[in-house]
Amino acid sequence: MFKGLVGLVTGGASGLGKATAELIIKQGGRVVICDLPSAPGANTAKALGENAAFAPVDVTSEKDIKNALQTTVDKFGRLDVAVNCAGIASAARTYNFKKDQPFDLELFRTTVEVNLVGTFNVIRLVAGLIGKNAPNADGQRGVIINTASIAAFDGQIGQAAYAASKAGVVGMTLAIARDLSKQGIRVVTIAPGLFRTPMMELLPEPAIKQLEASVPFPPRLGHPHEYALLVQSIIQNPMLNGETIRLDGSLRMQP
Ligand SMILES: C[C@H](O)CC(=O)SCCNC(=O)CCNC(=O)[C@H](O)C(C)(C)COP(=O)(O)OP(=O)(O)OC[C@H]1O[C@@H](n2cnc3c(N)ncnc32)[C@H](O)[C@@H]1OP(=O)(O)O
Ligand SMILES: NC(=O)c1ccc[n+]([C@@H]2O[C@H](COP(=O)([O-])OP(=O)(O)OC[C@H]3O[C@@H](n4cnc5c(N)ncnc54)[C@H](O)[C@@H]3O)[C@@H](O)[C@H]2O)c1
Repeated sequence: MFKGLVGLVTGGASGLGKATAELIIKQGGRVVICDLPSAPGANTAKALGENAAFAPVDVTSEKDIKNALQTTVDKFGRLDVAVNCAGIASAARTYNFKKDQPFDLELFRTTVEVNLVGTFNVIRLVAGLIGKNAPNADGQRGVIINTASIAAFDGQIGQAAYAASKAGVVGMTLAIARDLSKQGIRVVTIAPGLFRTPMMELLPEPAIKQLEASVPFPPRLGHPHEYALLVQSIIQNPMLNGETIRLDGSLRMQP
């Protein structure tokens, strides 16, 4: 299905990004895993074999992303699909009256910097390489897929920064799709609900159980592979563009 396709996945050393990289390889594609130098990206790529490569990056760094694109060209000669999975969660009340403490502004800045600015940094740079492809019969040169969260719409207590960062990803999706449409690059965002990944496991177990029970159907956390299946569908369907797709078992999070 993806024979000849080259993908780049940020946050590809863990969770949803790792599942996406695994699917691209399984479907015959090649992939560059971009993740922090401290993440097990090299081992992940090694385990996926010669069609996978690792590029250590911080998604907020222009230099790192340009280096990762050079690695992509050196190893695989082109780029067709970029998937932005890199992200961090943060949890704190806007004002903690128990501790008489306002939300830490640096935490707010970092959350937005990684999740929103980092995602945009990757988009604005990968678009240049994807745009060099010859167009297919439909005029398409490639696809960019971003990861928001249902927190963009149903932000819980403590998610002001995280919800803002993900709402920003949702908000910029259509504008970027319009910017890149003439070059035949589609831009789609996925807003996942609850998936069993290391990020989710940061929550206290009572919170995870509460959230899991709140999913109407299926009443469980999603498997990262199920996120990757939506990435596959987006790549395959040329009519998907400029939209955010919730993937959440019809969960609408409570406060
Ligand atoms: C990640 C993906 O994008 C998808 C999602 O968005 S999944 C949704 C993830 N939700 C969150 O991250 C919520 C973040 N919010 C929080 O963690 C907490 O509200 C907070 C830490 C900001 C503040 O919690 P607060 O009640 O003020 O203080 P805290 O003392 O830590 O918690 C009180 C109690 O609630 C529990 N608790 C903490 N966070 C909880 C949560 N999110 N849900 C339910 N219970 C929670 C604590 O275990 C503690 O229980 P205890 O009294 O029995 O020890
Ligand atoms: N797990 C869920 O339930 C869930 C739900 C909604 C949205 N999301 C979003 O999905 C994406 C993937 O989350 P996950 O659950 O797989 O989490 P995860 O923690 O397993 O993976 C996130 C990856 O991003 C990497 N990363 C973090 N900051 C980075 C940076 N500055 N530069 C490069 N890489 C960086 C981490 O090293 C990690 O490998 C995130 O954007 C997250 O907000 C997750």
